[in-house]
Amino acid sequence: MSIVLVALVAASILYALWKFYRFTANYPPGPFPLPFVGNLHQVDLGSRQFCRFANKFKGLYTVFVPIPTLEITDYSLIKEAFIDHGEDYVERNQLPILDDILTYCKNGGVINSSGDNWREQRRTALSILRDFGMGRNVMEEKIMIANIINEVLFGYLYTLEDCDGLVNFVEEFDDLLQGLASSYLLPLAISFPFIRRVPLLGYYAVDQHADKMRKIHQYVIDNVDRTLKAYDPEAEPRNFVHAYTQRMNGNAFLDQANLIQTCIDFFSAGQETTSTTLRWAMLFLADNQPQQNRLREEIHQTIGRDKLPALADKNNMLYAQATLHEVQRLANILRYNVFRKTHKPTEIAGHKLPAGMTIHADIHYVMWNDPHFVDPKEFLPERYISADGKSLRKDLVDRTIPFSIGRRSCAGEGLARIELFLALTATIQHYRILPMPGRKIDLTQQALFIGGPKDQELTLERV
Ligand code: HEM
Repeated sequence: MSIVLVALVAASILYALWKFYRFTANYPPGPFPLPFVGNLHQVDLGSRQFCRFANKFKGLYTVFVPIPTLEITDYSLIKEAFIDHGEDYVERNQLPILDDILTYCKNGGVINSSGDNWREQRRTALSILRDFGMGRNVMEEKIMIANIINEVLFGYLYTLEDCDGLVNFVEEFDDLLQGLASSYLLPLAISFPFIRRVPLLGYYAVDQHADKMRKIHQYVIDNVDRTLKAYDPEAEPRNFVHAYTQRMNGNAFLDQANLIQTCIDFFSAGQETTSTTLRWAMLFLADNQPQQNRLREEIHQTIGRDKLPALADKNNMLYAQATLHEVQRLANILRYNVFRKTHKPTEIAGHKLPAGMTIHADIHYVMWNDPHFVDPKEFLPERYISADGKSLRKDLVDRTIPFSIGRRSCAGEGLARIELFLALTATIQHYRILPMPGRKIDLTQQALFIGGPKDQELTLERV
């Protein structure tokens, strides 16, 4: 009897293993996965997630974390997927547990929605931003003030003395992202949802993050409510909330829940990203005086010493453009790209991919490892300037992809690029940035979701 039982158990285990490895064989090859945990034990969550195997499997491979995720580490393959076959990869992977933690409404807003609702929310948001003059002079004046997103969305600015709400938001959001990115329990709970119902384990895996996100949601909900109190349907809209509300008439996709989710998305995606990039810019330029001097010379020659930089100046400033590309490439702030999903069976580099596969296009890996960037850890804006000194090198600009690429790339790219250009040129126009006397600049990137520099002081000299 016991021999039969042992044989039965052994047969079941063998069958389960056979099924598991037959399942994994449906995906492009990658590091050998174990049942249940896949490759979770091999990846360094919270730091550099999936690119660990990039040297072994050139260009792309599957990591099971434990859900099968395609890691793409080569620019041409990211382009093949997101541009040449863009429509196949345009969806987000709406995993129920992550949705529970992150989203205010199901399939709402811009960042995490899919299908027709995503198309309509993104189209509406970009159209409102364009109406407010993104890329035109109106926006330039506003951008010179730090909390631009707050003003665009809700129509008011924080003052330096009274910005606790904003600072709390940013800190709490950072904390949440870091917690999500470094948790080993969360990916397990995503694949095995029963974990959420296990006392204590469920709290650490899922509910602690959901609690933090609810507080962040509340901040935005309060702001939307406050802004709506001043809404006048007859008046020209002066902020995003009013403009969106005006467009609700006759458009079934536009409702209160999507408005709040879109504000949450723009608020959370638009703060820390740009300011962290600017912090890096200051450090790179403090550490590289010849480059800083060359940038300042170009600013003084093109704009002068007194006039504020305007977006129209950018086209005449090759070195500033090169500097901005190099800052974004070397700062490389997003240690993870936002995940996508194949929404129908497709192919990449001759490998078949099933519908519903999670896709991670590793823009972070490309910007620090693509062989087109010689000495990739050096700050060399000159690398972007063509041999005749008259234009930018298209091959390098194309591979500099901090905003990702394709139809689902960053919806705030236009705004962020204006912010970065104006803030950087206005600062260097008037100040020389120097290390503190006797100290070296520390350019180590912190292993956080948004990879900022370590806090350090700099010297500013008026020029
Ligand atoms: C230096 C600054 C920024 C960087 C490096 C950055 C980077 C990114 C990246 C890599 C994505 C994912 C794209 C993809 O899935 O392929 C993204 C998405 C997004 N970003 Fe940004 N971003 C920045 C600033 C901003 C700003 C200022 C805003 C808003 C005002 C913003 C709003 C968004 C939104 C709404 C999405 C979701 C787009 C969609 O799913 O359709 N970002 N961003």
